[in-house]
Amino acid sequence: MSRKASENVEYTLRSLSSLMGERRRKQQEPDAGSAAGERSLLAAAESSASLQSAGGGGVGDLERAARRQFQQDETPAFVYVVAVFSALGGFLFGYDTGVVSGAMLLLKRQLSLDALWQELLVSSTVGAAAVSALAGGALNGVFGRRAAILLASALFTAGSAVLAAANNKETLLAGRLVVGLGIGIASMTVPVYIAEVSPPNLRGRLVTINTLFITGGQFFASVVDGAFSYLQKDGWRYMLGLAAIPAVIQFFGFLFLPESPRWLIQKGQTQKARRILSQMRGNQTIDEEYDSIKNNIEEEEKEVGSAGPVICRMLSYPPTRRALIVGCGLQMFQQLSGINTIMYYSATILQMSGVEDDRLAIWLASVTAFTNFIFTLVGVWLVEKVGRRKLTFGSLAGTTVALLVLALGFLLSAQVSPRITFKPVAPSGQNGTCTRYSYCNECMLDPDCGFCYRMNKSTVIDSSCVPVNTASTNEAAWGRCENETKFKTEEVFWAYNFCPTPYSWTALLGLILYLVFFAPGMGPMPWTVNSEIYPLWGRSTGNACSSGINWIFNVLVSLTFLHTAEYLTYYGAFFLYAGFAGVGLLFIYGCLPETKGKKLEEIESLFDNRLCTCGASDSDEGRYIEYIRVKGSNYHLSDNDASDVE
Ligand SMILES: O[C@H]1[C@H](O)[C@@H](O)[C@H](O)[C@@H](O)[C@H]1O
Repeated sequence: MSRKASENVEYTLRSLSSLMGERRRKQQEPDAGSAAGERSLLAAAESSASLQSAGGGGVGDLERAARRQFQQDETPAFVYVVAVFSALGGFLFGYDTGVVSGAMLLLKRQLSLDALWQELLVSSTVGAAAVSALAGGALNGVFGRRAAILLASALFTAGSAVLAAANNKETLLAGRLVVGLGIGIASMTVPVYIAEVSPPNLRGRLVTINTLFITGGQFFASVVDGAFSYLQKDGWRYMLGLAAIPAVIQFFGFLFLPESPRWLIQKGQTQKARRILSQMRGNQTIDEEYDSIKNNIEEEEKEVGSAGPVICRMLSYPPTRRALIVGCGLQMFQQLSGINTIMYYSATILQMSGVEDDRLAIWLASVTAFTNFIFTLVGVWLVEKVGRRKLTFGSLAGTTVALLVLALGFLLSAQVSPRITFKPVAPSGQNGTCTRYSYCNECMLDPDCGFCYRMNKSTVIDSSCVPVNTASTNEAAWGRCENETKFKTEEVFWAYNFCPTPYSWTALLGLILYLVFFAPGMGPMPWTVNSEIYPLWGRSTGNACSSGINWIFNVLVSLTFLHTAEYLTYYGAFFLYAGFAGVGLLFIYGCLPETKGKKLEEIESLFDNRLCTCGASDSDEGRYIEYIRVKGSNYHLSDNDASDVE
């Protein structure tokens, strides 16, 4: 093809993309009809016709070629570097929330922690994360994304150092609070930052990488917990202190990484923003993206104004109010479907499935964390293929089924729960409540008691319910199961938190199904979608609110699980989560729009209509649209791009 001819084709491809973009814009703004729009329509129509008459293969071929060309535009490695460095914040989020369960096993012995202090050390971090996620909105808006990430990594480093060096429970609490503040800021800033620097066709994938790092951090934490559990004295110092390494790497990395160009434009630092944007886009022209961000900010300011607190403006402007409902709803349903109960209690679920050894259960819990991680990777792969909406819906549908399987597994186990046949008399001065229970499942639900039994072939015999040893849940406080080392010779078995049952495999099946379905969609999509759905002026505040909701529900669900199980039993608790997940399905079906492939600046219009119309199919789904600018309507003196049409 001659140079002239190839230029012609290129021009036509751009025009065709413009035609598609214009058609869609027209659908959204029926009476817009600006001069610029008319001109580009004419250009597109003429050149499309000329290409067809020159023997082109029709609009379908052109569309495919346009898409190929768009995809060939190289994304510079720099964007990936920036995404990975930011996602270290996700890794630390996962590591610090995951590592504490293993550390607590050692800590409670070394520092003789009672239940209240154990609960304080675990939930203080999540509580602090909720507070700092909410406050992170203002921080992000005023000082920028980069400063917020730097602050989060400094907090992670300081908190980990305090934890590693702690000599009493009060210092430990202070360290856990500082780490929690870091987690909250990182959890709301990192997805926003990655979304703002990514090109639209990769945005979903790159933001989802952050959740991959969260689950990667949780997996790594479970391995570290397993490895250091053998170091009875001070093993917890390594577990808690190791987080300082990635935190320091992130801090120094971010000293050299740039601010989000979108935030810079908002703050009027346009030259710097252009420079960073072109660094991020490599061989692609940035004028159009730059203009669309800038115009968007100006239009929004005219439409919404800039007076009053952002949250009030967001709530009183219908599109952002709807986006906020969708974003917060997604985060709430993520936690209400019980992911963290599954993560924290996976060892118990595995024990129910017949794994009796404590250490083995800890290692198997890292298999659970690994499954969560690997299937999040499937999500990274699927997000740009099937889109956010289908992925989230499919994932939650599967999660609901898995929760029902889990609930049925626990129900069947409860129905065949072994009867207590032997009631030993408590030694004087010892707690006698446990010996009053008649069935294993009543005994199992009382955190102070455990089930001691013998086996005759596959039948449970000589079973009793006795108090657990407060220093080690591996043995009873008194009686036949008092000494772990004598279990074999005395032919007794000890079950804490579970009952021996022939239906335990259903719980294992439920657990695997749960992670396989939850991890690719419901795990990452609430974070990904939230990073996309708010306009620039409300992005930090929107993400602060939705992340805050995530943390609040995280703490509510995980703190109440044991009580819920006590009142409703295990199967009741899982039926309850399945119910929440079912309501979540209706919510996603009715309210979650598809944001795949759209520019951040285009997404707001998806919330122009009432919420329940979001699910309506979008004709542009799966297409990449590139707009052209028409000189004369929004031409800037600084612009000098050969792609302009005059
Ligand atoms: O997206 C993440 C992920 O799914 C984690 O595994 C979970 O522990 C977090 O709570 C959640 O926000």
